[in-house]
Amino acid sequence: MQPTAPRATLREFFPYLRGHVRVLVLVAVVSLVSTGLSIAQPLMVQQLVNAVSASRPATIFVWLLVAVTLSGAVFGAAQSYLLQRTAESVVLGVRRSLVGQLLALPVREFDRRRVGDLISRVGSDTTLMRSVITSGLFEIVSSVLMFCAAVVLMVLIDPLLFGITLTAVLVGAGGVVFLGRLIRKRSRDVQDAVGSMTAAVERGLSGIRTIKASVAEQREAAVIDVEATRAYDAGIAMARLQAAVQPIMSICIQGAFIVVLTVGGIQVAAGELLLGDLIAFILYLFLLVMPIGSAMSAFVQIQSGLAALDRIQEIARLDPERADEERPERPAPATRAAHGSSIELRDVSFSYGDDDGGNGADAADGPPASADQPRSPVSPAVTGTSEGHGPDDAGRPVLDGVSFTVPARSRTALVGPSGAGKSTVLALLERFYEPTSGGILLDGVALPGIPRSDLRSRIGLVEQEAPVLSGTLADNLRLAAPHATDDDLRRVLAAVGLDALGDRSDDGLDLNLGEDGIRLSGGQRQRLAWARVILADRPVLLMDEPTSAVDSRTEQLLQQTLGEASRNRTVVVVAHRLSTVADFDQIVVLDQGRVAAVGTHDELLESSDLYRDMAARQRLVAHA
Ligand SMILES: Nc1ncnc2c1ncn2[C@@H]1O[C@H](COP(=O)(O)OP(=O)(O)OP(=O)(O)O)[C@@H](O)[C@H]1O
Repeated sequence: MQPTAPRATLREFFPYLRGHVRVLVLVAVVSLVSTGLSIAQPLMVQQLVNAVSASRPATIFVWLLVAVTLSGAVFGAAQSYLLQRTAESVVLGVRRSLVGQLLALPVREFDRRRVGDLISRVGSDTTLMRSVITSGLFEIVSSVLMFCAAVVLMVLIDPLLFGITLTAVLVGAGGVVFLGRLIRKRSRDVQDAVGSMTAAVERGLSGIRTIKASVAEQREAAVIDVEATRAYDAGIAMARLQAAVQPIMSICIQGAFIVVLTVGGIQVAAGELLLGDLIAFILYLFLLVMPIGSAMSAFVQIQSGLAALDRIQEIARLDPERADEERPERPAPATRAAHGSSIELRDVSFSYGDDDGGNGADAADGPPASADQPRSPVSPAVTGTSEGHGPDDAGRPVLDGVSFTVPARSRTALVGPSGAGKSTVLALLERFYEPTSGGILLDGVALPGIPRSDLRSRIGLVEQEAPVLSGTLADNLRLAAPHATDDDLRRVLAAVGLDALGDRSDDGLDLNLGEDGIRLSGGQRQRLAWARVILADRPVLLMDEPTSAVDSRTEQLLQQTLGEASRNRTVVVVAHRLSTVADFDQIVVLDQGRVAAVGTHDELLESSDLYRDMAARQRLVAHA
């Protein structure tokens, strides 16, 4: 379960309005004028009726009434448009910052959160925030203005009738405020349920082929249905509360109307009150009731908006990947980087179970190690990790004291059984996660001393799943090399045997690869990932089973491309097929998170039982 976020208050909403102050002031002025015009209307009616009753000329009041009514409508429309526009700008700002924050979050956050729920926060929660401005804040402000003016004028016309009205209003308002707290809680439940449902739909649609192939459509629909029903139930609970708000107020107001009409009628009959004054009082009663109704619905909107703000701020409060740019240990050694970098892992241990160690925040914020804590062979200054952050006691660490060195411009392979921790080593090199102890150095500099963006722009990564972003071929290639020319793109496509793809249709490099690159074969996806890193021209290449999906002829072409690429680069390849890495400078054998052996293919055949066994299973050598 995710921790409950602190409840947002209206005050926390105001920073989002910064940058819109001028237009909001304009809206306030327009709103004041519009309220003033509404208040003037009953006065005109009062004068008109009293003039007609006393057989005095009344034409002027008719014209004034028409003018006041028309200009009230124009100002009302202007206020509504300006408000909507401001609200849209606020939502745009929130969406921008939320998306920026989401992309800056550490990878670990995505391991534990559901993408669908995050999408729902950017979509529906921000939309709810909009209603805080449009039907929330300003509705309340203009309602309060109108309310106050109506109160003053009603008191002036007849204090007794006003006393009756006030009693009814106070009783109704008390009931609604009591319900407000519940409404907020229910609204949060609704938004959480909608987030869960979006996550369930996202899961179903993103795995649609697997679901169809498993004939699991109905089961999946049932899973989504459970979430949809939960959202329905939460919505109904909310609707019940909202429905209760309306009758409470209307019973009180109707009661007030009846009593005012009865008492006022008696006063007019007794000659204690002019007919025009009673009509004006009743019109002001309308003016009092209208804003109360709007204020009540605004109150409900604000409660929903604040619940949405809670969910937005829950994300905004997360620590993004720490931007270490301000305090690099020393500048990135550009000349060495251009010709491949050396990599060193010193006694690296890591566990995915350690929830707090993933975003590098520990590097700076962790408590100082106490003297009696066990000391890592690598000092905290080098590792950037707080000591005492040992592996998860509950389980075996994924990496356990891993040490090896990759010399600059050399090729190193990581091999070993499935789950040995090979991909995890690459993830640590990219700083997607931080080691729980030990340290990694690039050209002798501990990774935390290198700004993340510098580090990542020195590394090209071919991921195991070779993800393809929806979009065009060119979009995908230019992801890490935005300034590459079309000729550059064609050159790398040829180098990985994908030139035919660019010629497949009239679209050429603008060929749409479909959602998630669905229009590509597994091997094409893998080659596209190769093309992307070759184009990016990074001094270090990390490749996770980069030829697992290609045929032997393409594999040969890719090996040749890698051979050329690795002349000036440092290459680390995770491989299952040992034949693809047999000529590498060194091979690191990982087993259950530990380094079992290091050496060349021939050396390992001599020295490592595990390696010899793997080679024998792949028929590279005869079984012992
Ligand atoms: N994001 C994650 N969260 C939690 N555990 C993970 C995560 N990624 C990997 N693991 C676990 O870490 C261990 C090592 O995984 P890793 O992917 O590094 O192994 P590998 O040697 O690359 O395996 P393979 O050869 O099958 O790709 C596995 O037990 C795996 O279940």
